[in-house]
Amino acid sequence: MKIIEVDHYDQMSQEAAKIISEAVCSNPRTVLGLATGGTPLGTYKYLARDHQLNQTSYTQVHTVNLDEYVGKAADHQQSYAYYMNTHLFKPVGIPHTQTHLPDGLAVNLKDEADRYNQTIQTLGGVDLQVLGIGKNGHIGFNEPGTSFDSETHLVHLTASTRKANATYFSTESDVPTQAITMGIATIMRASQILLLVSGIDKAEILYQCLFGEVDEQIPATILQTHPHVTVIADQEALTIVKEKSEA
Ligand SMILES: N[C@@H]1[C@@H](O)[C@H](O)[C@@H](COP(=O)(O)O)O[C@@H]1O
Repeated sequence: MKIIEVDHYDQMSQEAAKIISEAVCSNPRTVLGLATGGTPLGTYKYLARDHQLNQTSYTQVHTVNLDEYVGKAADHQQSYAYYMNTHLFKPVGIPHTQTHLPDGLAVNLKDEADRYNQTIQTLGGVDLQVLGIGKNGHIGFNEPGTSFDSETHLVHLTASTRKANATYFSTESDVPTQAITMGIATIMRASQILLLVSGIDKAEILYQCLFGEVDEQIPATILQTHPHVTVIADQEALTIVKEKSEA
């Protein structure tokens, strides 16, 4: 794993946007794998700014998102589709037909998970996957204990994940209980992974992710076995990594 150490969130976001826009410039048909949550928001802001300033073209880019809540329509403000349209797809001009997320309103959610997995394969797989990390080590919505062999699937969200994501809802009970997520095997097939980690809340899990035993109880530890991972982490997130390396 390559670790890029930065001072703070804003610098992490700028560095990440630079890597993504360079990938798109060198291959205009890049398939981007994208994440939601608070962590990549700054990155999307810088991508939108870069698009305006430098006319970086996204007209041929395809995107696949990691996950979507069950029960939220794409035009619902708390769906991940709405988040992506607002923060990235519209600002940089990715044609709607080239942006893909699971359908959280599908009648048969297991079939929808299979369909979405197939969509990713039909696109030829993900060239560059952006990842955040949950405090319990989840990637996408793959909660602790998820098989490393998992493909896109339906998940029941843990209480801790629903609590962590409650900031985006009026009350914790509004947070959906299920989601469709790319599986860990699906994520690991990406040619390149860009893991973004910011803040003191992520310091313990970042240490585990980088140096802990590879274990299904901490899904992100599987990233140690991927051949092309770049981690961009800020000083707060690196606190424990640094404490242990100095001890
Ligand atoms: N499904 C998302 C993940 O893709 C994200 O990485 C994680 C961390 O979110 P945040 O960046 O807000 O800390 O939360 C959610 O559960």
